[in-house]
Amino acid sequence: MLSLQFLLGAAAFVITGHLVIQRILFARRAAALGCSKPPMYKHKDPILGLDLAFATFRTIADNTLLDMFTNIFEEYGNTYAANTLGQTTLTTNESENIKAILTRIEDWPIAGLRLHTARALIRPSFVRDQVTDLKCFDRHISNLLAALPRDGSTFDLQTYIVAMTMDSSTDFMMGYSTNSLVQPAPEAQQFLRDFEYAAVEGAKIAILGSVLNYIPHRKLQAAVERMRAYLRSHLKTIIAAKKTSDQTSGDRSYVFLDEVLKATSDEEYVVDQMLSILVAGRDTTAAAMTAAFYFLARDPKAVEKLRIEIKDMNAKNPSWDQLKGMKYLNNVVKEALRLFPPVAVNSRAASKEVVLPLGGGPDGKQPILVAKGTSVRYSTWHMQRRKDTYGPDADEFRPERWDNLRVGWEYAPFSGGPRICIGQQFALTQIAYTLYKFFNTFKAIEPRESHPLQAAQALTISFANGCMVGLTPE
Ligand code: HEM
Repeated sequence: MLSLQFLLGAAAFVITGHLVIQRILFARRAAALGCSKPPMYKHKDPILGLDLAFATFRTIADNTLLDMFTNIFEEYGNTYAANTLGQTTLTTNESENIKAILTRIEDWPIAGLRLHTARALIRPSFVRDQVTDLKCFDRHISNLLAALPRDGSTFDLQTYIVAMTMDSSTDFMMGYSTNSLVQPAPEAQQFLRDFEYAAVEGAKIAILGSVLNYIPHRKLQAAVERMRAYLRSHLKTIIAAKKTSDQTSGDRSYVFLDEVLKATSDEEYVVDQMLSILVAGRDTTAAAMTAAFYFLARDPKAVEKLRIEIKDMNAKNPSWDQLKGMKYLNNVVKEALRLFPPVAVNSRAASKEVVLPLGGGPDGKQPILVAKGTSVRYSTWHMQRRKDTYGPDADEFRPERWDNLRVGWEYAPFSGGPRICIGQQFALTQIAYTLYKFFNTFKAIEPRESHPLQAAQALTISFANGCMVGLTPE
């Protein structure tokens, strides 16, 4: 009789032999395609890579995740491999790689907890007429301007912007606003708290990979269930109102939910779409707006130039066309999104063995062969701060650089390819409108803290120390 020890030994031998052969064959295929290996992160724990996993958790907690990536890129180059909980993952800031990933979506499909939704279903919501209609948004920017301290005292502008974008997103979506800037209801406040919590916990799953999907997370599940219940209750009210009247939106010209309900009456599906739109549109827009104020507060000359352009326009409520024609205003928004792309880091997994154009060999200029299932994390934040693209002042806020600069995939705050952000124009218009109305009301904004910029990582990034400012009204 064969002993158990022998059988285990034989099994281990066969598995190891199989893995070794797979590796040799993979290396041969890579060589035949002219591919080289990317540099491998030097782990203290080469088996599971727990050292880097813990460092990732630690740096998410102390808001230095992007600094950690900066240090690793400096040491290893623009693309590196690492062991993430036993699986090889790649991290890159090469625009060529990002372009390859985002354009070949059949090789790099979208999965997991991300900013995705039924694109065909919601596309009608972002047609030009809707994007250019600023009426709904104007209510909330007026609430913001009324709420901001005018006595020069120090306050956190980010908190106000985050509240405003939740109010405007819920209004746009359901025709019912959380109204947190004016009169927040307790269940709306709970919704806001749950939303923030879910974004941070969701980010850990997105960054560390699908392994965490299998570990039960009761607090997160409870938060998501409460959010769904909140949206469901409004959905029911709206559906009931729809039955008694054709007019669900009151004086409103457009409500996202009305469009979705035309396509489906499946309640849970509609709730999914509402949550996706909130996740995709709210924190991203808030982060981009806050970024513009953060950088402008540190650049009085840029504020002066912007105010001249605004005064020249001489409109109380500028139209979409007027906003589009304001060169400096658009440069400011572009530059803020370059230095502070709200979706700073993202990832995809290869659906099959596939070549990425850059990252292999000692100089990182050779293509690399990526095994099926490998996760590739890509950093828009680092790509958009590269000195070989943007020059030695790449880390500085300089809206004028966009007067002559022409870039392609090196600038992708809204992603690119077939799944490019569907809300891009909507967001850009809202940000431009907010800046316009703000600097038509306040003549100066002063920074009131001097911490170096720290980005807090959730599904999107935000300013870890807020955006502490003092304002001088007109
Ligand atoms: C400054 C603001 C915004 C930024 C920086 C931004 C950025 C992005 C990025 C990078 C993606 C791709 C994510 C991925 O591939 O994993 C994305 C997708 C998406 N965004 Fe935005 N977004 C913004 C505002 C909005 C707004 C306001 C909405 C809607 C109200 C929106 C709706 C969407 C949707 C639905 C997707 C998924 C598209 C698809 O998968 O086909 N976004 N956004």
